[in-house]
Amino acid sequence: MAPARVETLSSSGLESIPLEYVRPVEERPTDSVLDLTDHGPQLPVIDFAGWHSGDAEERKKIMREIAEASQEWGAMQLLNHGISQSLIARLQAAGKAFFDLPIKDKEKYANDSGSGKILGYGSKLANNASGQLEWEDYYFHILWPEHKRDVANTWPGYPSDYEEVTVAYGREIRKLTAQILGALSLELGLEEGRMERVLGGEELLMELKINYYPRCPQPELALGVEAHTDISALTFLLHNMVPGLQLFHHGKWITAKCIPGALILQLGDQVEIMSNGKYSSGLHRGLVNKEKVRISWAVFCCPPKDAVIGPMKEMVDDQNPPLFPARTFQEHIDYKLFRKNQAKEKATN
Ligand SMILES: O=C(O)CCC(=O)C(=O)O
Ligand SMILES: [Fe+2]
Repeated sequence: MAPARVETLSSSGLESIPLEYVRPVEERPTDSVLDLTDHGPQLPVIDFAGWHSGDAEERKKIMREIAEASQEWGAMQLLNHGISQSLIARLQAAGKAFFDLPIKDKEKYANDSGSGKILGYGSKLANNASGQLEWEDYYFHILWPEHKRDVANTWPGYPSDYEEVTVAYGREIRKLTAQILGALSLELGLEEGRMERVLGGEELLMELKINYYPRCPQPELALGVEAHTDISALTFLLHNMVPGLQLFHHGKWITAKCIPGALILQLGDQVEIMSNGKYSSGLHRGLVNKEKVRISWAVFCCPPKDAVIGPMKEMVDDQNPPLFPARTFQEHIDYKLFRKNQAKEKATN
């Protein structure tokens, strides 16, 4: 059966959300967490402006900050990252225009994740009888490399400039990916291109997921995205300036501030594994909102499915035994899904 679109539920005017969307008490956002004016600790903001100045000291300082944020938070906000604000505005306008279409028009792009076809317009399927659902619909497609993206069959065909702006954005994110992986490698004492090569070099995969979180009548009971770490190596995130992303830091959920022009960088599992835990993949989740639709654009940078990723040999010695087994990326995906299903079964038995 096709999953119900969360947007359909949201616009039906219901006052209480269906049970599948109600999170267990311990997962629900607490009052203080929903107070998005919290002035507590914030994820690091890193100004990239000096990166291109040619000043070696300036670049070293930025690299140090990236490495520290990667150890401490597994996430950061990047300012002056080099991607033009007009390109970002066009990307966001195109994604929004697609989601502004009537649901029946979006359904032409529907995926079939139940049978493994995950590309296209979708909503989360419950993966067991009492499975929990997330308050979001999404669009998922491959962005990079060029020969792996099937624009004609898997990208939105509307609006007419969707392809042009999204391809251009992908090219910019690919450059930034190389810079960040370079900084992370150098800060581990490795050669600049080391991590990028392990992650597939030219075959490094980038996937775009547009997360669409409709208004929710009971945001205190639901989650847009449940707590998780990304399976990727790096994730770059943009949003429409509606708060909702939270990072778990020192035992507390911290809501990321909305900073105009910033790009959020999350470290995913692959970087944590390769660095043998020197860098951490940040636990995060997404809240929803009663008044406003939230939209985010996540680009997941991943190794190819058959690449074997384990702690890099330079990170392991007698004092630093490997903390993670080497697995193909596909095995890592299967392992995470298996663990999640196991946890769910435990919770429902
Ligand atoms: O919407 C967000 O801010 C977070 C989305 C997210 O964590 C994901 O798509 O993996
Ligand atoms: Fe995520």
